Amino acid sequence: MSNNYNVKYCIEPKPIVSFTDSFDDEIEDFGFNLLCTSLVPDGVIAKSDMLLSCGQWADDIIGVISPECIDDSKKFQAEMGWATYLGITYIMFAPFLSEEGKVSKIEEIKEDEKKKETEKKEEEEKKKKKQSESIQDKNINYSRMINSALKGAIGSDFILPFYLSDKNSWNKWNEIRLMTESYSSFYPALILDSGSVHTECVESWMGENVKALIIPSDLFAKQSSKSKKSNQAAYQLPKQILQLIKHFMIQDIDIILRQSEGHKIRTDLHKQYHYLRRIQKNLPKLTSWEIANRDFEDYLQDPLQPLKDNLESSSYQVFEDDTIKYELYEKAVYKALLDFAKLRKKEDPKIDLKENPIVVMLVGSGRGGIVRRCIIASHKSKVPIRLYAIEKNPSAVITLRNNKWEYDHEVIVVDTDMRVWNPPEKCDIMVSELLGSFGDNELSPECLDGAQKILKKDGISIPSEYNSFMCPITTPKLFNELFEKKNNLKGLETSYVVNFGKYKYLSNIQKVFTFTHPLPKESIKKDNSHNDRFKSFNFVLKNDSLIHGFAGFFDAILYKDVKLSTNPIDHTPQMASWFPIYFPIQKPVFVKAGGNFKASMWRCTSNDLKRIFYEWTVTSPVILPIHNVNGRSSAIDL
Ligand SMILES: C[S@@+](CC[C@H](N)C(=O)[O-])C[C@H]1O[C@@H](n2cnc3c(N)ncnc32)[C@H](O)[C@@H]1O
Repeated sequence: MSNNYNVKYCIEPKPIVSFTDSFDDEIEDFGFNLLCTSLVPDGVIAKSDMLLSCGQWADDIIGVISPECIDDSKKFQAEMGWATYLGITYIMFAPFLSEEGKVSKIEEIKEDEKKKETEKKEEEEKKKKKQSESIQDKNINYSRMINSALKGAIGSDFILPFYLSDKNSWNKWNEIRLMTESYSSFYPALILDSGSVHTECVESWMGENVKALIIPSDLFAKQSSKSKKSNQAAYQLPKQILQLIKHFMIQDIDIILRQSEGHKIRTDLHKQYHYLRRIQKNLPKLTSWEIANRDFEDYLQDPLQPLKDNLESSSYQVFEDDTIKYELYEKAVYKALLDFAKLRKKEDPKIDLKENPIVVMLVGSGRGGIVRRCIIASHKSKVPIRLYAIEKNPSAVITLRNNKWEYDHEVIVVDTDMRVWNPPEKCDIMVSELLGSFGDNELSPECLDGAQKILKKDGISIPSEYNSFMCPITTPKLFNELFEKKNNLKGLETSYVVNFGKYKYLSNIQKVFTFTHPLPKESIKKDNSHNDRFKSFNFVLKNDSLIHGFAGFFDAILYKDVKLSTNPIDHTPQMASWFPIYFPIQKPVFVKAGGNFKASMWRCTSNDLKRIFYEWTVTSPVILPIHNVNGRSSAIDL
């Protein structure tokens, strides 16, 4: 399908007269991807497993467990047994019973009627409450059955649908997933049973790994023949619903078209299918960068450690593909060169800058992406420079030495660790790009503290400052992976670089740590303790949320107003060099809308001067253990 979104379309005919006919007509001939159907054992629908091949049962069918199972555990077990026997991959439970008996708001009643009315209402409410309690009991028993099924089956994906018209739908999902502690292979689906939505509830759903949207065919409004003439689609969906559908289409959701009473497959559902395909086709096209990065969506990567490890050629190529970063560095160096030229001329009006060029030292030059930009900045500003490229990766140094630099500018390549280098002269401008997804996490502070002795007294560092930021995030898919696949403490106490796919930032983004360069000589401590940091946060949650950790970002002031940022608030447009960082927490934390979520974060330098690590914790509404104590699970080597 167009624009690289991978939506699967599924039809749920009601009732199925002939299972095989439905399958042949809708999957084989019409082109639906999946058939959603009840699997009642001994019933008229699927009389034999030989109606389809094992591959078809596994790949093309969503098997629906019937609603009668909700308070009949024997029937539930029988249907589950049949689904397992068939080898069904997608098993959809019946939705919870809805609690009709909710207490409605008592309206003001005239004084003389008040007593009678109140008695009547009280009576009614008692009845409703009782009814509601019995439904709640049924639902909790049903949750137990679901839990047993989840724990017993291997290789299936389980889907539990919720009515979007129920404003507690997300909370119900949250309760059962916490109750079952089934973090993977168990997904919610949304039944779009109403044209209007509860905005807050929908907000809570936005970060979930929703497996399917179930659209009853009577949700579509049929257009009059007049509007048909004006080339409008034969069917339309309510605006809010369309927005929701588009949001989830981008996340490659399954769409289940459910046949409503009085609607025909050929005349109604097939047209609705085409309408939805058009909606998908008109979604914004992904850029080539977005397409490439889709492969990395929700993929947990260990942050690079360019100080400890020597990067490979492919990593440098990825850096260099992001021209935006290099343009910003060029701009920063250009502006700094103009300022230095002015300053040096002010100090000595007779100075010949060709004889006494501005000295630029690029520390950590990789294979030369920024070297090239420094030369261009010098040409554009017409300020002569003497340029040094310092790099400790021996392979990158080979490339640096052999590159034919633009304009045949000389580059003095030095193969060394910047922290121990004794330069033949000092520089005016020290340029570096040692920034990680959380700013300081590739040890820029330690490297630049060590290197700053190469700076003249009035010399500057590009960047001059960087700040990290973070906010709580819901990211069930990633948490599930860490919780179940790795299911160990180490996995949940490590930070990861991630292109978030199914997630939602849950509060305002707050500043964490700040580093500036160069530092006054006296503030640099031998034991590196000046690079320790601590920060506490109070995040206010916008919606009922389940928090799975923190998303981290950074910004950097390169020179004066030249800045780059990965903070979503002011992300540098088109800049692709850094994905956010993810700090998981050992247990998800539920916070109600408007509630406070308090957390703390430390950057710790070790006594043996060999590593840097982060520790983090949650202090409200629950207290979690301090994560990664003494860097036991993850650290960055110096
Ligand atoms: C993130 S890469 C940036 C490369 C290049 N400046 C660019 O933007 O294309 C950081 C580079 O700094 C080098 N590096 C890190 N720490 C260093 C150190 N202490 N001394 C010298 N080079 C270092 C790494 O080997 C790596 O090539």
